[in-house]
Amino acid sequence: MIDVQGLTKVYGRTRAVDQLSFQVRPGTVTGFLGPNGAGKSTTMRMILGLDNPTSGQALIDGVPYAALKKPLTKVGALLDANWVHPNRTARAHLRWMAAASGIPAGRVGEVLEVVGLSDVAGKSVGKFSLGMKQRLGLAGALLGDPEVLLFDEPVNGLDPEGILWIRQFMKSLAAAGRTVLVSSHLLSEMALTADHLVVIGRGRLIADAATPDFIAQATETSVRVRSPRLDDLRAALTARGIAAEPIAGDEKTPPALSISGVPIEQVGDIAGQEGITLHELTGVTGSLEQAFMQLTGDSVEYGAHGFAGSPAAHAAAASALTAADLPPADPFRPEGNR
Ligand SMILES: Nc1ncnc2c1ncn2[C@@H]1O[C@H](COP(=O)(O)OP(=O)(O)OP(=O)(O)O)[C@@H](O)[C@H]1O
Repeated sequence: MIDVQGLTKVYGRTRAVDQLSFQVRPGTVTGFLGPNGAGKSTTMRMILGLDNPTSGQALIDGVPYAALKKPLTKVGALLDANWVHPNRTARAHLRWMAAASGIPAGRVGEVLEVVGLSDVAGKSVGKFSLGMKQRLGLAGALLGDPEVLLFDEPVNGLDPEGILWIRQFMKSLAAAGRTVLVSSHLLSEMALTADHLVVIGRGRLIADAATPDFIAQATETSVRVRSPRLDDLRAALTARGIAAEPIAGDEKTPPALSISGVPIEQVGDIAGQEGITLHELTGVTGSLEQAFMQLTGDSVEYGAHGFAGSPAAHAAAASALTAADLPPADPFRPEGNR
């Protein structure tokens, strides 16, 4: 378990991380989200003892990283896949890491196998694609068979196949009971990978919630329904005080109704009571992107919806995520491979 308590880092006039508190629990993938410059990397560096906090602390199973006796056997991390010496082979790189940490050399072959690099273990890393370098970084993180894993932008710059592989890899690590914290700009990817989200803006906590709860509470859910007797269904709903918005059809899509504020079961029950045949009954939830857009508005009272942190903190931090920062297609813009 990672326990971040009141963590703060000030660089000159910049408060990179500001009174940040959250926990990362075992058995889940926790997504660590925030726009460029939100403080994700700085937080991860402090968790890993690479930066000293100005105040507050980050503990791993109750102790700071610096106090861990054999850190690689407790915590593995991938911060930057490009730091490997290009003339070293993958195997030599991992052997060097293992030797430096008192890990048996036999473990190198095992982690190469896990990440699917056994066949290219003798190649210079300089000839590796970014995806292969990411896999090598993951192998390094796994060398000490640690319970806690931190990954900073592991899918940045990868092709869809590489992204899928990393997603499944993260999930398998969590399913094995490990604690996995992964940062990313890519909200749609995080929606598929992370069970839980810690969201920050300008170094402050914005939300700490299960991914479905975060999306459900920050976006409106609705029911979409199609029927050959759409007008009758709408009248039956209206008679029960339920508003149904017509959705116009076109050549490809038949017309439908959109109903907000009632459970999907209730819509089905009403249709059944009226003897109205349905051709579609679908629950529609918002996307993680929409949740972020909603987060920037005033309409949601985050403190009242169970997100962690005070409403004042949310309001202040939400101001970090302006509409300009968050275009709808991909709110967290990658800046290329770093
Ligand atoms: N060594 C440093 N010296 C001065 N300022 C720094 C330093 N490291 C980070 N910062 C600043 O702290 C803030 C947080 O940066 P950080 O890299 O942690 O954010 P991030 O969320 O990881 O962003 P990105 O997604 O772009 O990597 C930024 O304003 C950044 O410019």
